[in-house]
Amino acid sequence: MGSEALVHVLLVSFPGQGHVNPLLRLGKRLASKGLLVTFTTPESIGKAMRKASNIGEELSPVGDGFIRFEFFEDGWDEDEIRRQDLDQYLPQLEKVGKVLIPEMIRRNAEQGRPISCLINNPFIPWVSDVADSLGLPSAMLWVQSCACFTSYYYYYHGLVPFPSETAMEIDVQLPCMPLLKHDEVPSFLYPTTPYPFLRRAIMGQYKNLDKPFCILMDTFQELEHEIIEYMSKISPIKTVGPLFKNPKAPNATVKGDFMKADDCVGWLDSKPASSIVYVSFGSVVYLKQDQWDEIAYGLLNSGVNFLWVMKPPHKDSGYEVLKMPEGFLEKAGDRGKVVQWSPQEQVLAHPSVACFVTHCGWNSTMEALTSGMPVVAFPQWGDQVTDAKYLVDVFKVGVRMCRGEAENKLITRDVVEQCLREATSGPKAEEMKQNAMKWSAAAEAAVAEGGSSDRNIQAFVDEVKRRSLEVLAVSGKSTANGVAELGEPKVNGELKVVS
Ligand SMILES: O=c1ccn([C@@H]2O[C@H](COP(=O)(O)OP(=O)(O)O)[C@@H](O)[C@H]2O)c(=O)[nH]1
Ligand SMILES: O=C(O[C@@H]1O[C@H](CO)[C@@H](O)[C@H](O)[C@H]1O)c1ccc(O)c(O)c1
Repeated sequence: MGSEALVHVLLVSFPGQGHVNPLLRLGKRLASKGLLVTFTTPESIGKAMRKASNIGEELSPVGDGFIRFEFFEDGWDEDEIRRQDLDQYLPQLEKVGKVLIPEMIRRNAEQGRPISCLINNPFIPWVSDVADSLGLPSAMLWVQSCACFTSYYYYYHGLVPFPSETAMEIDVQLPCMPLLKHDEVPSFLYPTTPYPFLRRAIMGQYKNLDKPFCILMDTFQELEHEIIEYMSKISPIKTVGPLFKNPKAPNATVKGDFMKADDCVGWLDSKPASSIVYVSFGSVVYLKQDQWDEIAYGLLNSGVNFLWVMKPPHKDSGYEVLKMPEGFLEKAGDRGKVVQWSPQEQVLAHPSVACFVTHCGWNSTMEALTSGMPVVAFPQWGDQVTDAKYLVDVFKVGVRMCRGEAENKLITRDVVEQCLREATSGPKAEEMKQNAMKWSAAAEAAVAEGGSSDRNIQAFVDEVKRRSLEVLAVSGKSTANGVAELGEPKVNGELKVVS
């Protein structure tokens, strides 16, 4: 491959799987359109990513551009247990990141790779402050639905009443959205949420919302049409999803998994079409043992084949390691397979898989919709309860199995069995599959060349390139952003790369 002049963007991610995946996917999309992308997150996660995935020091070609990784130390020892407590870890990341990210930017300029734009995801809103202080443009990738973005926006600005200590059970009506029952509002906004630090982190992003020149969203216009149109008049949002599809570089192998996926595709291949229920609750949700047991018996009693992800808890999480009920694996025999981590994109695209029992994280939601996969919704907290509402009542691709952690209700094996039957056979299952296939086609069209998300990505890339020239004009005259001072006397944002 020859050499190319590239504009360079720095992507800074919160160290969670559900945040790294969409930001890295965005990175690959930007690279495929001819940018040089550097992806960064704390080294504690970098280490896991290097071990699990094929990422290294070198520049990886993606479409017309390149992606590379640089990680930063979070200032704590390798085995520091406070990383599991976001109330402590988020402020630590901010303290360290505000020093180390500017250093990284300076170092890149010194090495002839001046950075023209910073992009972050939620929970680390201070990245926009770093960009501002260096005179660099920034953008934010919102990694949830536009409906959730709107809910937080209305909460932050106090535009409508939300559940409060004195009125816990009020429903919330937002423009262009269905009425959200009190327990369908993103649960970090409940007055009783056990995760107030995540509400604070998200509110920090809204406080900083005037800083990014663009808010990219991993959704697509056709999926949340009315609310996207409405919010576009208020905020500079651009829908670019589903990010996990990259038609310009479909074979890009760069991945950000924190755990190596177990091999299960051969097993899926061995099963009849539409015969398997895939069960996964994502990377963070950890159920209680009694609930796990009920799901296990529900799966057995329903007679379906199943692939179940049983991710081990982090050693410092304080969670007890879940066990399968006595004799469960023997009874399931070859009908069931249990893995620690799955190659989810491949699983959802597999013809043997009939439906997905999911916690409704937004990545899983987008992946299911795009793969034409009906779901059984088992939301727990945060955006998941709102996503479940949309999957079931708006997108009409799902059966609801529970209403969320706040309900504090054990879902019995009979309910599990009934939901599985409903989602895998009969008229409702057929209708959901048809709807899912419709969303899949719309998602593919959105990311295809000339589709709504593709046009938005292209417009964003063009804008980053335009702004990189502005950065040059300013930094050529002054040293205010700390880059020009150290950078090479050449076109800011351009780099010769040979691979
Ligand atoms: O066994 C698994 C479970 C999850 N995932 C991926 O991990 C991400 C989980 O993100 P999501 O928003 O669904 O949930 P979170 O883990 O953030 O709660 C998604 O991209 C999944 O495809 C995976 O690759 N293998
Ligand atoms: O929020 C956390 O992870 C997930 O993020 C997804 C994208 O925002 C979301 O759709 C999903 O529902 C969330 O589970 C998260 C929370 C707490 C924590 O310690 C994390 O490491 C991640």
